[in-house]
Amino acid sequence: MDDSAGLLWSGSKRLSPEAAPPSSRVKFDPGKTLWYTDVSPSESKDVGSEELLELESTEFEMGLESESESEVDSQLEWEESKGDSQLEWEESEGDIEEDRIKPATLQDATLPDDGLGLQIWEWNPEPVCTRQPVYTIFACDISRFSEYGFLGIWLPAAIGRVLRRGLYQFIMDIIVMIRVCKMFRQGLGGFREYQIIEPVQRKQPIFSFWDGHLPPRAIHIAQKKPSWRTDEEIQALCNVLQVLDCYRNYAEALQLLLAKVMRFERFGRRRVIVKKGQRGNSFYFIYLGTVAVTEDEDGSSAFLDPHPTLLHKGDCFGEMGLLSTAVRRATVVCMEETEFLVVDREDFLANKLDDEVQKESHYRFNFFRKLDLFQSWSDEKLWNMVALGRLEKFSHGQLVSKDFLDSSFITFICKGSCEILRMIDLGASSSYYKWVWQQLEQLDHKPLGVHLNTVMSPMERFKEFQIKSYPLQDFSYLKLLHLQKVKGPKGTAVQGKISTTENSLPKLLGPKVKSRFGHPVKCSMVNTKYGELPKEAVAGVYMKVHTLKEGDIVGTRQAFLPQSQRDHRPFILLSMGIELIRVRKEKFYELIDEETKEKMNKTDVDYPSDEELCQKFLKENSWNIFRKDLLKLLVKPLNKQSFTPIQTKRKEIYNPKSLLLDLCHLNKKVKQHYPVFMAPQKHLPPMKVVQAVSAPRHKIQELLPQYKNAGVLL
Ligand SMILES: Nc1ncnc2c1ncn2[C@@H]1O[C@@H]2COP(=O)(O)O[C@H]2[C@H]1O
Repeated sequence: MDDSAGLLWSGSKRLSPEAAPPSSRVKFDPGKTLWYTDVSPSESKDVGSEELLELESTEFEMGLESESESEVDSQLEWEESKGDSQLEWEESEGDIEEDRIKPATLQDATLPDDGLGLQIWEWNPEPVCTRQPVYTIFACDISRFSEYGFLGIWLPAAIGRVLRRGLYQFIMDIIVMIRVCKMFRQGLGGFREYQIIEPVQRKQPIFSFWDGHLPPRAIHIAQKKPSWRTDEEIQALCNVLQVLDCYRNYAEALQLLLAKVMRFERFGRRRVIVKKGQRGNSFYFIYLGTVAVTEDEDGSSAFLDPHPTLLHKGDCFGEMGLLSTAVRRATVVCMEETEFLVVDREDFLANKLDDEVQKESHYRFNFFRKLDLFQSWSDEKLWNMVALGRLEKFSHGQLVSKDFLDSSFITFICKGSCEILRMIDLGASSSYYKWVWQQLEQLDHKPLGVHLNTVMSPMERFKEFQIKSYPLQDFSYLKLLHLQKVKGPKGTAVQGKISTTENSLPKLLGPKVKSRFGHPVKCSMVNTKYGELPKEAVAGVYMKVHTLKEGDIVGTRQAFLPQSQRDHRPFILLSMGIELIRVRKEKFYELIDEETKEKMNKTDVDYPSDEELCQKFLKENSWNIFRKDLLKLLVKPLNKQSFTPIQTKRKEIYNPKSLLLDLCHLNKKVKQHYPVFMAPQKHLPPMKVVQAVSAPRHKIQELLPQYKNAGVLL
């Protein structure tokens, strides 16, 4: 609750309401260009390059415009008239008409009637013109599309297809599909601005423009007296509210009953919605904004507490005060302008929502009962525990907490899994420092051309190829010895020198690096603990530290160790699709006994150090470089033109879209670009985040000239 926000993936540039007002068509004119990132960014030449796709004519229609005006039907048309692609986009399985033969060049994409997302169809020119869906692109929880930041891919009948069409074609199809998804997402200015909701009692998903507020028509319905609302209006309101998790969890019939009675309210910051100790009259769904739950009566502590208990869009509250004769257990105050859908006490009870609340409480109780930690607890004590927290759901890719050690909550994982990530500052690691200089020195020594004329055994050649091209740990000490000698007596930092002047080497992937023996480094340097590093090479990377599963507890780590012995590094909690219960630490510690404390101590795990994580990253990075180069050497490219993006020149050595840092282009004049990283500022400065680092290296073909033509198997 404290930190929920988008983490790694956020929508690209906003499309302002003026640019695309509701009921408008957003037209992408012929020749309009969309930027996107290459699917395989570490290919040698176009490493991380931004690629340009030209859409012949792409038109997206969005807005409220169906006859009922309550729903948004959207149609996406996508035409690609050039090339000989055999892919065809089609609406849905239900639409197959054997006599409808379209030219094989046409591609169109629409949302399928029968459910989730897009389907790509293959045009089958066989005598019987049947068509089969090739792949379905879907988002499991389509109403929260924006929070996924990705599109899932389902591959029905994939194996049979691989056998029939060949691995290459199969991979190409997947790449094409991913590219289309990226174009789709970026062309729309990011899905954050749109919602695709799967309505009740309607097959077709609704694709609508979204500005965050409850749509005016829905407000209009919710302001009417319940008896004046038509069935159509109730259905429409129900559809709009599918984006609220808390609402969608209810059975369909109950959703419709609620849509009949709920009313709309909007309150400003600091407005107290429910007051602790008072009799409750209403139950609230949050449509927009954030509220805080506090222990004090006037809610002022929410504005002072660094980690208040927050509830966001899709959450609900106020159920406890409506149960039997109970009073409000906490105060709820608006942290910003907030929109609510309110259900009054009589309707709450008439619709048996109290049963739903009881069911949820029992679910929490049963979960705690099963945990080994609470085996010795009495039922009464466990019920106290149940009352401290609520069940929350997080979708795949959603941020749960930016720093769970520092957070005020203990988190219990009820279902699903989540990952613990650590953002490491590569520049602060000695392994990375050594690695970067190793890479920049890669081409210092005897020119490769020497070897081209001498006869080498395959073994020698392979060793040479490894040393020259790939940063293997085994050889690193040699380089280090060499570096230390050159460092000089005062231990001054290595003065990297980079030169782009032509030399006798064969064509290389990056600039020809001469390091210390060449000209002074042209790029600026920064001082690190271990010496100087090119400023551009300093970056951060998210590393997975641990995966949490059902029954795991987070936030209790090292709780009983003295402050000085604790690991204070921030760790991030990222959902892979979870249900969890969060309980405030101080309340939890009030309840636990010695036996529970001991159990907690025993289950404590140590997380790897940043240095270990950095080494792991470098290992994986080296492997990825090697794997991609080798693949390029072995896989024969087909001369197929379909979906070949236009290459553009790289401008920067860091590509924030692919999160790739390309040291090959280090000393080229580049515009500084440092996207601000989201880690807590007290721990780390803003830095660019990378997923991979590419370094200067020889082309495999030049190291092994007899394999000059890609596709020749070793
Ligand atoms: N720990 C908590 N986490 C989230 N919400 C809470 C928590 N405690 C209470 N609430 C909500 O705050 C509401 C205050 O009014 P109620 O007691 O009616 O119902 C309460 C719950 O819906």
